[in-house]
Amino acid sequence: MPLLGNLPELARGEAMNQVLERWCDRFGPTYRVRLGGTPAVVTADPVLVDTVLRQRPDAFRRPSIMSEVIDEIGGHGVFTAEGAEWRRLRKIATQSLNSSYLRQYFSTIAEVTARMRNSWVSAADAGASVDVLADMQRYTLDVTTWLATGHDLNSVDGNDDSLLSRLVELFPAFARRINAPFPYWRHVKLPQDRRLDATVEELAALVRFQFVKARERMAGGAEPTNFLEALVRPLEDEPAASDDEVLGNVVTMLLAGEDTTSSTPAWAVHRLSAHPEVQERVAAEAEAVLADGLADPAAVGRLTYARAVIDEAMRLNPVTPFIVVQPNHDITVDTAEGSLRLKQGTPVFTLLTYGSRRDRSRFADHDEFRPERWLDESSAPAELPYAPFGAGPRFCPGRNLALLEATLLIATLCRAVTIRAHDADGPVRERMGFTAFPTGLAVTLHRREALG
Ligand code: HEM
Repeated sequence: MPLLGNLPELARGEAMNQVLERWCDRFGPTYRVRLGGTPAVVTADPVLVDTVLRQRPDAFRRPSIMSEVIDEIGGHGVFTAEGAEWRRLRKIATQSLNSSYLRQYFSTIAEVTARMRNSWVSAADAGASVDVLADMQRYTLDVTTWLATGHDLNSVDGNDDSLLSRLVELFPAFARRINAPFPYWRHVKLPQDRRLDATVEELAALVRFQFVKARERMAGGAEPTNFLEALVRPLEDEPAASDDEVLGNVVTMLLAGEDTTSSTPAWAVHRLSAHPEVQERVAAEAEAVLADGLADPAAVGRLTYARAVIDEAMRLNPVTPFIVVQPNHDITVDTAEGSLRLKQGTPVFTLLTYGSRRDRSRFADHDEFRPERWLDESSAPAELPYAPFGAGPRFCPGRNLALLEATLLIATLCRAVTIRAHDADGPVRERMGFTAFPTGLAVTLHRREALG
């Protein structure tokens, strides 16, 4: 394994995941890097990725700096908890996202999806180009805030809500802190840090306000219609979550469910804009499945081609291309070629989807956007090396919700409009903040049908 002194190369502006993957091409699936003074390991080896992710929470944990930054802003919850506390919070979070709750949440998703469709039809009529990522952020912000707290921001319709404009800034600010060379904000607050603190305070006040209403509704025996209510209602064999646990988990859901879910359909729109034939097939399927309106999540289950489009977009542009973990103690772990010794605290960058794009022996046409590959089980990528939602006991509990939102949204939009790339601002590029997202992604739209 070559030893690289690499921070300068990582700081050159190329998305970090692209640099790490390029080094995999050059040095093999596992190599060491130096991030400032810290030695780290990067791996795309499916055996090693699987081993470290599965040995959580006992042998590996999330990086302590990431947990500290999130906890500091009041987001201590299932994403940052470890050990016995994580086991308890994970049960509560998984329950609040299970399929029976998803059915309860569906009317919120359907309503925001219809708003987005109307907004794109209006843009088509006006002949205006649209900023895809900004629109997808408004969409997921509305869905996630509504589902997490019961409050409808309605940013898709452009409601003037000061919290809204600042929530979008939360994620870049947060990524800046995680990637900062040292925690300067604990000593000096820059204007961006003061804005972050103010946004977080406003968000916490909203959650606390909604919390009181949720508790009242649940005390009256109603069925939960959002995470907050689901979290307020205790599990049968568990004591009720404390107020702090509920608040922290709601903020966690907002953080974990917003940026990731907006970038995914944005990348799908980018791919669709270059493939009119795929748009036609998505639209035809949507017409057949959604003709009677948006019945329930089971109807979304029949949108198999639209779902394949999302899977293929995620394969080519995963929004969480890697996650980082660190061993709780010195440990020797299995790799495809033998074993690897890791010292306590060594950051291990696990590349979650590298193999599904670079493994030319298994994916001959790996660079092509071909949703059909997901409809044929024999050619669909296996779980690893393709794990865009993570793996092991801490894999993403929001996976089904995210796929439901993205699939329904793409099908609904393709049914209403055709999409063409509008590359007046130059090529679309990938950047890495909290997640990997597209920049410069604009499209023009043409109305496909009169709305029923
Ligand atoms: C396309 C959208 C999404 C992607 C790609 C994604 C990806 C991920 C990944 C890679 C992880 C880390 C898994 C691991 O450590 O093994 C994760 C964790 C998590 N995600 Fe998602 N996610 C998405 C949407 C969502 C949504 C919509 C929610 C909930 C509203 C959510 C809630 C969470 C939570 C709570 C965790 C922490 C789980 C734990 O530590 O036990 N995610 N997600």
